[in-house]
Amino acid sequence: MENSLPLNLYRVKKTNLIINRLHIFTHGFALLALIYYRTTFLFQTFKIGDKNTPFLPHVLVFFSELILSFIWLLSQAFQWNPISRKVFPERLPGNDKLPSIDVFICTTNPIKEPSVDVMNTVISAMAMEYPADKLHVYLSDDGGSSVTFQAVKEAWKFSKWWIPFCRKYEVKARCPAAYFLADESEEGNGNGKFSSIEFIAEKKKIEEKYEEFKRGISKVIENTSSYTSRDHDPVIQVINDANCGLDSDETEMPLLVYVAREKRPSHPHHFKAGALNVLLRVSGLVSNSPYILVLDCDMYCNDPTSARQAMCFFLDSQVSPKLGFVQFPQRFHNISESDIYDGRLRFVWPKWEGADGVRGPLLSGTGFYIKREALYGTSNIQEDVDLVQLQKSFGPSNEFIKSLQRIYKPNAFKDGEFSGVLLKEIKFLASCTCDNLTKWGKEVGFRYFSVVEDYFTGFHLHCDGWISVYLDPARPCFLGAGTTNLNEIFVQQTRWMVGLVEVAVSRFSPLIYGPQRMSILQSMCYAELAYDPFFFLPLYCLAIIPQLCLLHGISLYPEVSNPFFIVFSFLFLSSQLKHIQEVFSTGDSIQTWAIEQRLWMLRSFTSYMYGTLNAILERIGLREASFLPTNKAVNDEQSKLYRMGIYDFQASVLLLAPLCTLYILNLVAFIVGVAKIFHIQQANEMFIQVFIPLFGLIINYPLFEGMFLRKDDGRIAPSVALLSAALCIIILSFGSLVLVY
Ligand SMILES: O=c1ccn([C@@H]2O[C@H](COP(=O)(O)OP(=O)(O)O[C@H]3O[C@H](CO)[C@@H](O)[C@H](O)[C@H]3O)[C@@H](O)[C@H]2O)c(=O)[nH]1
Ligand SMILES: [Mn+2]
Repeated sequence: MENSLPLNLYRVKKTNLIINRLHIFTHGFALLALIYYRTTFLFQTFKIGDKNTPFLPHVLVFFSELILSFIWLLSQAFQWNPISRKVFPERLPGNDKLPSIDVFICTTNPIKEPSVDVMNTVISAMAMEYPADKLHVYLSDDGGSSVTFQAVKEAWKFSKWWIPFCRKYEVKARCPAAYFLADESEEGNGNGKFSSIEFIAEKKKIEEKYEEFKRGISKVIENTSSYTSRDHDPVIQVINDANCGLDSDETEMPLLVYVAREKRPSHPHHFKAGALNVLLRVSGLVSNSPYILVLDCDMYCNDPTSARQAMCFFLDSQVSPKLGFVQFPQRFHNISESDIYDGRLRFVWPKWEGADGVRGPLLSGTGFYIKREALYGTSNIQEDVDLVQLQKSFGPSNEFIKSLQRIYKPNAFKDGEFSGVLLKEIKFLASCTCDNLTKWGKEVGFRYFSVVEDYFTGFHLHCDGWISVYLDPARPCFLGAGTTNLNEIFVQQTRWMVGLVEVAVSRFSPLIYGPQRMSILQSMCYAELAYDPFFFLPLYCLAIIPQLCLLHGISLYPEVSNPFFIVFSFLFLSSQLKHIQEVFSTGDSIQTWAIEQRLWMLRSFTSYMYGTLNAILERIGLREASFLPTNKAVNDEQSKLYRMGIYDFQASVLLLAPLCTLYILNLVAFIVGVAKIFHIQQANEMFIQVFIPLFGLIINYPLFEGMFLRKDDGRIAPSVALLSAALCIIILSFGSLVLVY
């Protein structure tokens, strides 16, 4: 009877689907009308040879509208068929029937990624509610830092207290830092255990142990250099009682392995994808679990049942054969109420629900369970394939190749020790030459081609015919550290955009490479992200050209009395209302709408542009690929402003100058424009051109405050404002010359 009950269900989000499709048709129709208006207008001007209508600004504005329409069209694939899913872990078979899981956690820099937080992630993963003998946690230390190596031992010592405590009291929040911060009532499980005297005493004891653990880490940091090196041998170590100076006891603990792969300055290391591939190979010989959970070091397990939830798909025989990965959303624990930097990435996750309706969400770097087989691409390898062929794909290690077989029983690790021969093999698998001349990073494992290894690897898995599912339970399974500072957003977004443009302008462009291998809708989803960075082109045009033309009295839009005025107004309102509807449908307020509009513009003017430029420089060999990790260390001053909802403009000039320049330009245009409307009575033909800067000025009001009103440290430095004013004058004079003639 029980077997017939489904492990998971999905439901089409009907209301959203209807609203979305209505929007697609009406908005799409209005866009066609706009294109008709522009082409006939340009055609006529050209035919008559009208000397009074300057051609270039019209063409540029039309070009911007076309790019915006194109990206809009691509993004509709995410809107087509939104679905949501539910799982029933209580229907899973018994523990003895559950498959084993390897957890991969990546860290790279103990200064930017504070060890206490990284170890909290490690501990939360070890404490997951899953049979301990089926859970293996691997920590990749890309910095090869002795701080991390020592800290992970402290983490082991503390987990010996923490894990039994969590099991005994069915603690929900298994990340200790989060547990001790949370209000106890949140932790109540209704069975009275939480009020017992015994519990209170034990909790106190554990809290002391946690403080001891933190002191231990501080000591490590004091006494050890946090130097990270790009030139060192591989270090692989199982962390256990013996090497942590503890007496062994009966506590059932998951396996914990520390891995610092070999690094040499002469060898490219391919950043996180390289690190994950080393973990894939090393774990292949050590535990070889069929399923893998990947976590960034800044993202801890918030719900200990995530593995069981994921198994509701992997153990469902209807979904499973083609299922490559189960993706959970990235949610964050450090976002303030007002979320002024849009660090939550709210707008991303509804897209994933939409992608789920067209064969699956995109891989998002962290918080996903993936099939080892999907990463190896071995599902279509024949049993009798010859060794040479396999070595070409997977490298020369015979032991590793043996591990590809389903029946392989890993034997590298026995009785708490690596066997000598195999340790040598494992070190080879973690060496920087191991994947030379193989298909690692190309057709096997996480792909190297782009710094958004998650996006690009997921794309290939989908191209290979795997599907994925998106699960967004009420209690977030994972919680991360979101970016809460302008500079960090700039660094992070620029990196993402570099990665996306690398793909967009390559032979892997989802629009060319995709449709032969996946559905059109799915290719459109990938393409939308890949081409998103190009938003910077239309946005720059629309923040400069209508304004310059306004100053020169050149009208670029239909006058208010023209029927096509309605088309333009409709397009503006329809896109804003759709955005507002989306914001409301995730339970957010109109303020979120304004912030998302603002940050979208801000990102487009900066990260999208720099990202695109950097990617192009990389393509032509003038720049080397890089992966600058975000800084997760908290700065008290900055976080104070952030909590108060005040922008902190202590940021790079590269970031601020374009924003301030455009702001001043729009301010000038708006003031002059209004004066013109009143004095020369141009309201009819200039209405839209006055409205555009007005909208920009209102949405980006914090820039005005930052430049002209604020006196605190977080304001925009006067030197930056001056520089921007100078740039604005250059644009005004130079632009006028070009545009008018
Ligand atoms: O050479 C490197 C660089 C980074 N990392 C790790 O990669 C993870 C992600 O780095 P982070 O600085 O936190 O970047 P984010 O922008 O927050 O990460 C997002 O974007 C990345 C792609 O750019 C994805 O890999 C991540 O999963 C996704 O969460 C962290 O655990 C790092 O320690 C490495 O292991 N090796
Ligand atoms: Mn991160």
